[in-house]
Amino acid sequence: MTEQQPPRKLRIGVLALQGAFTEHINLLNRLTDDIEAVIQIKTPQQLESSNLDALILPGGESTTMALIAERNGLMEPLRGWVRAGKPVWGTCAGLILLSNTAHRTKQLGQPLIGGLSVSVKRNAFGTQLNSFVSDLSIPSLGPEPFPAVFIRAPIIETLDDPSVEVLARVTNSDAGGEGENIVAVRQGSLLATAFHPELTADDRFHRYYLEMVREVRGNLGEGVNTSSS
Ligand SMILES: NC(=O)CC[C@H](N)C(=O)O
Repeated sequence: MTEQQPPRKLRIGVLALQGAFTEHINLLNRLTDDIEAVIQIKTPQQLESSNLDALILPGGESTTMALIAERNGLMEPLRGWVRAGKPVWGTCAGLILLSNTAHRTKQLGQPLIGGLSVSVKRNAFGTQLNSFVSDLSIPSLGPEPFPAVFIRAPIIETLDDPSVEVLARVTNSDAGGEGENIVAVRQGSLLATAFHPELTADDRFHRYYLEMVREVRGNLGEGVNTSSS
């Protein structure tokens, strides 16, 4: 009889400098079938020595997060992680940090991790008071709409490489505007959402990321999936 070994469980790091990292950790800790450990990352040593399969950059304030990351000596190690093709998911401020270009009316040239070939516009829907929830159609997650929470959210203004795949758009009438904007993309090992899946009870986006992590780690030849046949 041949025994089917289950795939190895994943170790997921969450950048824990500022913002909504606890919410990601709480949601990930419920996905015990897939996850071995969820680890808070605050220092370069933790990033290097935690044997992580993937990283999440949470929502919060991208300027503050970048400032603390620089102070902790984490910006370059994070850039190296992205360059190595290891999986990263940025939510909201995390999307801003991952993007190659960020625009806002007042502040240009904030430090970014970069790697994702998009330009984003920060605070595209206005202030905290203009937060909203929109039921998005996200075909990659299945037919049920996904309840997306937008809090001082950015939008993805331009896709600057053909390898960037659009996963979701928001209809701006939900935010009192017109037209629609791109709010979720994937480019190879990088996933980015302008909204906050960690603030809902719906875990499909986190499960989608874990699947993506297994696929990317498999491509990197790091044998996440150890099942034998
Ligand atoms: N919810 C969020 O992460 C908001 C992002 C924030 N407006 C920024 O520019 O960094």
